[in-house]
Amino acid sequence: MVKLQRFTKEKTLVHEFGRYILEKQDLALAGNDDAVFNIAISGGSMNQVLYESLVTDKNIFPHIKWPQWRIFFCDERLVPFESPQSNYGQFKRTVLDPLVHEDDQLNLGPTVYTINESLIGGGETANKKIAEEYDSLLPASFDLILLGCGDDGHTCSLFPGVEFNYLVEEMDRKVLWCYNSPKPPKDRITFTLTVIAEAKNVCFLVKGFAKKAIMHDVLIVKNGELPSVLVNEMVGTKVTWFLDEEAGALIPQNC
Ligand SMILES: O=C1O[C@H](COP(=O)(O)O)[C@@H](O)[C@H](O)[C@H]1O
Repeated sequence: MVKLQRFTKEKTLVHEFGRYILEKQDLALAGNDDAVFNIAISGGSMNQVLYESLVTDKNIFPHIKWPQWRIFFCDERLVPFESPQSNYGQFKRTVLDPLVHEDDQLNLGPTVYTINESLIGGGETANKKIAEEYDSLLPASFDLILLGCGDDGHTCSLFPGVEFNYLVEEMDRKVLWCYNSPKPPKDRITFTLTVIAEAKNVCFLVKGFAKKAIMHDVLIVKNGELPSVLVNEMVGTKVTWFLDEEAGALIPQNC
């Protein structure tokens, strides 16, 4: 059974999300200066919340041990980093760049694992190689994976529908090239469910009215054709959902 956390105030959601991440960091590092915190993040609306939770929240920021963080991306769009569609590019502009000078001091940042940008635009062989290379960089398991959920129920770049079964049915490889994303750009790489299954903690963050119908489908109907539901079914006991009031509008209060 998954844990559900719902918030009526944006500020509380942001703070509690930061506290949740901090708790997982502290568990992973256990006060050991040589340990690392392996975390994977998603793109889209996640970036702004990460910035507000981890960089501008004065009660969280001083406790984040950035140099010990190893950050990976749950999915990435196969575009140059400077493109607004790049998950890394967006994370860099929203979180990493401001982090460096936050609090009027020079802050050491995390180690961030990106795809091999030099291979972008190289066609099928290069796209497969990007996925294989990224796969080879992943740790044996993540301390925390932060997921989003699209209004169609996709998570990472695992989309619902038979044409995407090649992504959700993969059991061996950890990262795949998604060649037919229904949302642009069509070429992406994505974690497979195998990576999520091995993670120690998994957390979804979903906000906004546009998500209320899909949240009902995922959390109440539990439509097994949706990749986000597959995550809940596979590893429910280690999954926490953070929802704002709008996204949770159709979820009964007693859930
Ligand atoms: O395409 C993507 O969408 C999902 C959901 O994004 P959101 O902006 O609706 O929260 C995201 O988790 C994924 O990383 C991204 O590539």
